[in-house]
Amino acid sequence: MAHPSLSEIPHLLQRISEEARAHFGEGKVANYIPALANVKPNQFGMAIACVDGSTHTVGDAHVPFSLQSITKLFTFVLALRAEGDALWQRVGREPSGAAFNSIVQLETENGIPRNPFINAGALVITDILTSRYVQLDYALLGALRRLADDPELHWNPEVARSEREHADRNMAMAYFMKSHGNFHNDPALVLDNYCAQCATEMTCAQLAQASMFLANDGRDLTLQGQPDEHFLTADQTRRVNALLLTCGAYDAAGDFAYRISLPVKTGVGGGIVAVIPEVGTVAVWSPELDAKGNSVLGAFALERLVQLTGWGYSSV
Ligand SMILES: NC(=O)CC[C@H](N)C(=O)O
Repeated sequence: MAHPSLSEIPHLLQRISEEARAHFGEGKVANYIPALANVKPNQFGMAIACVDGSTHTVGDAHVPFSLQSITKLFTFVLALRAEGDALWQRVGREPSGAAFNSIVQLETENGIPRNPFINAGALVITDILTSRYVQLDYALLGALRRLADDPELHWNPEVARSEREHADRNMAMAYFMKSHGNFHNDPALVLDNYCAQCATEMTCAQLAQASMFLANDGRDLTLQGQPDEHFLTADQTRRVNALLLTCGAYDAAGDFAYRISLPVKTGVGGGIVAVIPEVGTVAVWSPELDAKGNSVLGAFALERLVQLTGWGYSSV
């Protein structure tokens, strides 16, 4: 299939948005974090940031939303930059096939989480970063502000507090891993950092921009030509994308690969970011979720995008 020219993208986005909006009402806004339950359900936004520097948007692409598990992608990248392969002593890289907040595998697998994108794995990553940075919140925000090119980027303290007050399950996982020696800091401190991290807000346009390095061999376009242009090496980038393809959508990762065939990261705020290597990044947001915690309209829109463009497995 011939891939679309850039001039066709606005029309494509418009078409996908109209089709997607017909699916409002098919999912449910996350409510296990009370502050997220207040988000208006019928919203849909999508942004495509291309490696040539252009960005195309439709609908609510400039409305900030809660990144939630999408932040696990960025904390993982920060930990990979800091620790390199030593990271793999503390977390695996296999799909879990279990819910994002499942605890069962930790028992049989000696407190080593399956991958960095389920809650247990992300908690270990935040533990690693907590050991390394006195103020993790600023290290992470600093990196995200750089990537999104927005010095105002922040997390929502009300959402962070709301999750922190309902964090018993994540806390249980942290203690369980500590009992196996795979958690080095006070779980309460790591949970503070984790809940703040998850409450980071971005718009689709910003998220597409901030993840652009994954489509561009690890290069941060905002720093093109400068010595620290590479946020990741090309080899690291390839590996991160492989993990996103196999583990980025929890226990729906296989279904996402079948439908969308792109590296993705999803979050219960209703966002999904997808990487089209060499082409660009796509961020889509719609708060209604399916039973596995992934955005119904978001998955639909990405599936339509790859059907209509041929981007995806065939283009990489
Ligand atoms: N899947 C998600 O987005 C989950 C993130 C959420 N903060 C949690 O830990 O439950």
